Formats: sequence, C-alpha cells, structure tokens
Amino acid sequence: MILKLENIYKSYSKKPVLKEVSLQLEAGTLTGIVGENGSGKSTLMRIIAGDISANRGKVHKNGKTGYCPQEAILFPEITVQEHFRYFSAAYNIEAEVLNVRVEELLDHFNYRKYYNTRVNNLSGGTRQKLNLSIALLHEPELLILDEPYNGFDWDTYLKFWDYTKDLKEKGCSILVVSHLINEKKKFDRIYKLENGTLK
Ligand SMILES: Nc1ncnc2c1ncn2[C@@H]1O[C@H](COP(=O)(O)OP(=O)(O)OP(=O)(O)O)[C@@H](O)[C@H]1O
Repeated sequence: MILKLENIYKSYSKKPVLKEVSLQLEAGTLTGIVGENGSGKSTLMRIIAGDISANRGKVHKNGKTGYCPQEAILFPEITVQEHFRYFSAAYNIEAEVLNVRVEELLDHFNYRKYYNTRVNNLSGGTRQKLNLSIALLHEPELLILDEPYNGFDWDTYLKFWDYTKDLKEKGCSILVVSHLINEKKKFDRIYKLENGTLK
C-alpha cells in the first residue's frame, strides 16, 4: 500500500467539500479522479500532498511523494537550472544524481534550450514541463498530478504518457486528477468525485 485515505472530511467555512473520502493506492498503478469544476479535486490533492489538512480522517503514506499542483509554484525571476538546484537542495539530492535526472528530464520533455531561461520568459506549456519535472526530481513512490497535461502540445502529451508508463513499471503509484480524462484505457481505475465522495 502506497497511499491510504480513511474517511477524509474537509469543509471551508462550514461548507463541506469532501465528506467521506476513502481511497487505497498500490505500487505500480495509475489511478484517475475526475470531477466537475469545484467538486473538490484540488482540495483532495492538497490534503494528500500535505499542503493543507483535513478536518477529520486519516492519510497514510508509504514513501516519497511528488506533487505537481494545478498552479505551478515557480519563481519568475530565476532560471530552469536554478529551479533544479533549489529543489534538489530541498529534496537533498546529490549533485551527480541530480545531473543525470535533469539531463533525462530535459531530453524527454524536450526543453533543454530553456535551461538558462528565467521562468517569466517561458511559455505556459514549458512552465508546466518544469512543474512536472520538479515533481519527478526525487523519484517519488507516489506521484500526484493535478491537471498535469494542461497546456501541453500533442508531442509532449504523448511523451507524458510514455513517462508515466515507465514510472508505473518501476513501481510508482500515480494519481491523476482532471476534469477530463480521455485516455481511459491507460488507467487501472478511475473514480468520480461527486457530492464530496468518490464513486
Ligand atoms: N481556500 C479556500 N477557501 C474557501 N473555499 C475554497 C478554498 N479552496 C477551494 N474552495 C472551494 O472548495 C470547492 C472545491 O474547490 P477545488 O479547487 O478543490 O475544486 P476542483 O474540483 O479542483 O475545481 P477545478 O476543476 O475548477 O479546479 C469550491 O467550491 C471552491 O470554491
């Protein structure tokens, strides 16, 4: 078991968003959560990531978590390279390991030419590549992706799915949250978040 949620309840100013959410994720699986705008998907992802806490319920996690939030948390004034350095320090990744990972990510998502570009000069799609790369940097066992392919061109979209396939084979448990899931066959299970519960 990589992740187990038990009866998560969350309200904002007494308005319940999540009522009784329970979920268990195993290693090497790809799980989707769909839901309308405002159904509570990001709230649930933030609770799993540890960004905010639930009012009630329990979150059990086994292993490192990588979180790719819907809104990229990037620093506009610093470059792609500096982001990798900053987050590698936060994750405690050694320089040699970091170099290998960064090379692989820049190549796979095809944005090496922006290595020394500041974030405020990047396109939305390239920012999203960096956002995703940061979540992948420390080789997490649980990867939480909130609307991960927003802004990706077709080529990058396909590369995204290649990458998740490899991660799954390596035993990573991936949770994708989106208002739209087209590639249903790629998922082991898809849940719907509705009226504060998963169905
Ligand atoms: N910090 C907050 N304070 C108060 N209400 C909030 C807060 N964050 C979210 N909400 C409310 O909680 C509900 C769920 O929001 P959330 O962002 O989790 O939904 P979502 O399913 O991710 O939506 P979308 O698909 O539009 O991104 C919405 O009604 C939203 O207005």
